[in-house]
Amino acid sequence: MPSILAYQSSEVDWCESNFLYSPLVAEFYNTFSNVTFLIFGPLMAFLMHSYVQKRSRYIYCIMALFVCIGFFSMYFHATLSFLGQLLDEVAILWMLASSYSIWMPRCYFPTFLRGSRSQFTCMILSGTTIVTFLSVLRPTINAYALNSIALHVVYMVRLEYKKTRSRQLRHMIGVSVVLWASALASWISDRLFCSFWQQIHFFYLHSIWHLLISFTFPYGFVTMALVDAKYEMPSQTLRVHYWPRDTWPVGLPYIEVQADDKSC
Ligand SMILES: CCCCCCCC/C=C\CCCCCCCC(=O)N[C@@H](CO)[C@H](O)/C=C/CCCCCCCCCCCCC
Ligand SMILES: [Ca+2]
Ligand SMILES: [Zn+2]
Repeated sequence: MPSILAYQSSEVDWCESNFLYSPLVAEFYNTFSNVTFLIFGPLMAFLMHSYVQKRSRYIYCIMALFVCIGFFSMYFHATLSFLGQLLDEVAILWMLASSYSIWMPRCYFPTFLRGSRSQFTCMILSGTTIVTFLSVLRPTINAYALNSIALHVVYMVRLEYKKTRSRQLRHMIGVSVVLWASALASWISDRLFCSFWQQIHFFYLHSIWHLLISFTFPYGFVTMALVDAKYEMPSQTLRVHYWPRDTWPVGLPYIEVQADDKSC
């Protein structure tokens, strides 16, 4: 039985040809396209400082897990090892679990929890611990299961889109969903139509997924922060800005909590 650390011990092999540029790196573009994860995680932690201070410092865990995903995904594509695949998938699972625990609006909690966020968090974290152990049983279905969690997030933000009249929130939801849908289309296309892409020598769809899904992160993050703030921080005014400049045609969104001018 091959070691779980061995090169190509994973059952999954992406469309990009292996070992084209180096005997150490199995999929070159798929490995290095993860660099945006390593940049956006710390950058968002810096930009969202005022929001995190007001809401919860646990939000830094989401950013830290996002950076872990970047490292594990690089390791996975460089080696195509079973361990790399599991680390990548388990980090995604825990990042989604932390996001659910912190941001899921109480109105979507199961009724028996009666709106208790601490009980909801216990339920999500115990479920995630069990699923983490189960994930070794059928590793090939893990990625599909993770993508179906995204469908639930999209369903929930669609309900919030219908409820809100805020143009700022509607714009964020629109951009996040378009980015996520384009990312998912690239992921599925790389998985299902690889023989076609190989015929035309275009092996980059999974790298494009990495880039698009890493840009979805700041937009999805700001979307969830705005949705959550409507319920949990109703007295605060949140403003969306773009890094590096609000006036540039493209940029990364972030939130600034406006200072309370109220003094006695
Ligand atoms: C109430 C919860 C709100 C959660 C919002 C969180 C927004 C998170 C945005 C992005 C997460 C990025 C995770 C990307 C992982 C990339 C690593 C990777 O490529 N792994 C592959 C192997 O290399 C693996 O096959 C991929 C598996 C599927 C990953 C599924 C990710 C789900 C992303 C959920 C995005 C929801 C966006 C909703 C927008 C409104
Ligand atoms: Ca490959
Ligand atoms: Zn990948």
